[in-house]
Amino acid sequence: MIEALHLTKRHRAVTAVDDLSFTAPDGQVTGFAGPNGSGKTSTMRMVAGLDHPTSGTAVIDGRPLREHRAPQRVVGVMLDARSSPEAMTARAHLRWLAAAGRIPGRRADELLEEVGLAGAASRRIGALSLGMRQRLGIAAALLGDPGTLILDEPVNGLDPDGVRWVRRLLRRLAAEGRCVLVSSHLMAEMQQTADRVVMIGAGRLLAEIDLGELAPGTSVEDVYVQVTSHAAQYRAGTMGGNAW
Ligand SMILES: Nc1ncnc2c1ncn2[C@@H]1O[C@H](COP(=O)(O)OP(=O)(O)OP(=O)(O)O)[C@@H](O)[C@H]1O
Repeated sequence: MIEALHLTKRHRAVTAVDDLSFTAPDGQVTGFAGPNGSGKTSTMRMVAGLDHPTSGTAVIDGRPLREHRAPQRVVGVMLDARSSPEAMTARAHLRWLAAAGRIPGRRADELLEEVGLAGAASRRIGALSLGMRQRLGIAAALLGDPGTLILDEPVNGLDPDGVRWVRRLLRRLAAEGRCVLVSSHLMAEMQQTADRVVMIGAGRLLAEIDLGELAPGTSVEDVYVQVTSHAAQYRAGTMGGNAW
């Protein structure tokens, strides 16, 4: 279970996350939504122990990640699938991560199979498509068989078959009792995959919604548009008749 408690992150003049508290329980897929620049990645980085909060804390299973003895077994993280080392092969990268976490190397091959990359295991990461890198990032997150997963936009770049696969995978991981926190801009995807959605805007909590309690006929997108309408920093202009 993830608990964010009054998390705040400032980057000089920018307050990326502002006194944000929420929970992501075990056994559920918690969607994490918000407009561009609303602080989703900054929050996920702090929960995953990759950034220090300016104030507040994030705990996983009751403790900050640094206090867990085997972090890879506690939480699996995929934040930016493009950040994997391009010169390594998919298999070498996963085996290297496994070795760092004292995880048997054969787990790397099992996961390449599971995410559909067995045929690309010997290819350089730099030669993989974005969707293939997403699959590799998901494999890396699953290496330690963690009880908590944090995935930033995991369906970005995936083909329809891949999107379905991620949807089923997230549901399965939650059914196994794991905590799954997943960000996406795709509200229809959230509607199908998540049990609950945490919505933020300008770094602040706007709503925590249990999808089972939505009024009939109300979509996640309806709620999202309603609660974020005053919180988006960026909104595309409508092209006027004189635009061209
Ligand atoms: N390292 C950094 N230095 C300065 N500003 C930062 C840094 N990281 C994030 N920010 C700023 O913090 C705010 C939140 O960014 P963040 O990436 O967390 O948002 P996001 O919700 O993940 O956005 P998106 O949906 O576009 O991916 C933005 O204004 C961003 O410019």
